[in-house]
Amino acid sequence: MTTETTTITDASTSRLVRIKEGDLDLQLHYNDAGEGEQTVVMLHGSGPGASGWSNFHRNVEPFVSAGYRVILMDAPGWSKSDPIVSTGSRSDLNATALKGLLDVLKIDKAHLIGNSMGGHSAVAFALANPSRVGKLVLMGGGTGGVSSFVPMPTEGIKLIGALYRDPSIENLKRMMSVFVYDTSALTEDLFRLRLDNMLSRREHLENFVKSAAANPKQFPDVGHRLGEISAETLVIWGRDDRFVPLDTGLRLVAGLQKADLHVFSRCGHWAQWEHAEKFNRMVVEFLGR
Ligand SMILES: O=C(O)CCC(=O)/C=C/C=C(\O)C(=O)O
Repeated sequence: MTTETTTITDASTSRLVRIKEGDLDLQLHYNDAGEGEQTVVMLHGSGPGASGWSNFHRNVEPFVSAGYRVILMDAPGWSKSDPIVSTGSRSDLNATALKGLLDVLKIDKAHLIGNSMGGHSAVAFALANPSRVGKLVLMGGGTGGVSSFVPMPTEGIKLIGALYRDPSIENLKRMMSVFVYDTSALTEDLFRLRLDNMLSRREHLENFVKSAAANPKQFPDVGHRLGEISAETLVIWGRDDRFVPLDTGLRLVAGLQKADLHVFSRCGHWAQWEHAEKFNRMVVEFLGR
């Protein structure tokens, strides 16, 4: 008897789909792995060259092994999804795209894990479609708005802007060095892959700059509406997050109906990557409760 082992890769799980939802009529790219009855959707952040795979490649396999179907949606304007200029709330735009994707895939309900912009998108989706959300996991995002302690825009957000306007390897390294706590984990391979992703879709970079000029508040403050969300939520933050400060996480815990908070020390804006093993164990346990 032979045992077949399938390796989960970006290429082997890559899919394209056309969605028509609200004002959106566009092609989305997503990764689809595992065959579990319950689905976990992972939503990436807004950095140049980000994608579902770049944000969550250390998390897909453990969730599939735990029995979940895992969907990584590339937001409109990122990676292989269609380009777009966002003049309103990008959180709402991404939530509309996610609704379209879940409808096409005939997924009634999903757990949502959102990183940074992905956290904003997950909350926007939960506000618009409460019956379609299982549990929420929010890292480094969930609502826009000002910090009470850190000058805004934060140093990380300023570096994202600089990289969008001038997508050079120097600016990428500058942004990434603030992104994580332990910069020794950043390899030349990782920089190269990220730079290639960015430069392969220059229109995405130009559209992000146009969007920010048209509406600087791409991720509006929805703090006043958090109490509407009854989904059980795990908020996860890096103590050393220099992009979206920890007090945003505290506002989420104060506002959401049922939210717990875990703070990783020695951790920047990418908790699911910097502390992948502990993150995976903790979130799988939370979803399975
Ligand atoms: O401006 C905000 O509130 C969100 C910023 C954000 O989404 C940054 C995310 C960056 C990444 O996840 C990335 O570049 O991979």
